[in-house]
Amino acid sequence: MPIVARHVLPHAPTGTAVGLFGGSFDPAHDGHAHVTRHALRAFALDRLWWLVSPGNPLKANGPAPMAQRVARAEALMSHPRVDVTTAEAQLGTRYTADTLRRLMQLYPGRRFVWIMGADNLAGFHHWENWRWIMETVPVAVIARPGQQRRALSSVAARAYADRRVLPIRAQQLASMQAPAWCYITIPMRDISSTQLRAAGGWG
Ligand SMILES: Nc1ncnc2c1ncn2[C@@H]1O[C@H](COP(=O)(O)OP(=O)(O)OP(=O)(O)O)[C@@H](O)[C@H]1O
Ligand SMILES: O=C(O)c1ccc[n+]([C@@H]2O[C@H](COP(=O)([O-])O)[C@@H](O)[C@H]2O)c1
Repeated sequence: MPIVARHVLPHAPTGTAVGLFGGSFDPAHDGHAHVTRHALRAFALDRLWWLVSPGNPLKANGPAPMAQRVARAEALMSHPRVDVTTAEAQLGTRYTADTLRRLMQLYPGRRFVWIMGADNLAGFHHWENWRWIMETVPVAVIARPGQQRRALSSVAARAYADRRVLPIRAQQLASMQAPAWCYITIPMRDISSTQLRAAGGWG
């Protein structure tokens, strides 16, 4: 499958704050774009990269082909500070901890922030090396309909309760020493890829 070079590894000058938003994007939808625009502002990010996953290690069914997901993501998300990337496919990583390790080697001096929706915080303790992730990069969590209670009472939220950063300090998150995580509530979009697939959203 040909993947154009600009998707491989985007540019980010030393010192910049880069949000990493991993996802299956199967397909990308307005909820992803909405979260992205808010995260850029709320966490004072210079850049935000969508990491289109080769396949979520916890999901039994593989997603649609990468090229198809990337094309949809690019059509949907057009913003001068956002890059849609196939970095994980290029690096040969699938677990987030491995991706972060490789990106930090390749991009020293950048301030990476892991971004995810509240549903992912709820199940975060099932991720490979999740404690290492928490202790390595600041984590930004965005509210998602129906997920607040699960997220804030999750194993990860409780384990790092003393490292929670209040939304009023969200703009400093990227410069903080991990572990540091921040949960922000934004006007929510009740939309998911599951709903879109069920409605024939790839048509
Ligand atoms: N509506 C939304 N509000 C907040 N976060 C979201 C929303 N949709 C997706 N996300 C977040 O975007 C990231 C990528 O999600 P993903 O590509 O799996 O989309 P999804 O809609 O959750 O897909 P699926 O329904 O197939 O699980 C995850 O961190 C997820 O929590
Ligand atoms: O590293 C893990 O163990 C792990 C387990 C589940 C999900 N993830 C990542 O979480 C991101 C969101 O996945 P998804 O399928 O909910 O869009 C995506 O980047 C996945 O690779 C990572």
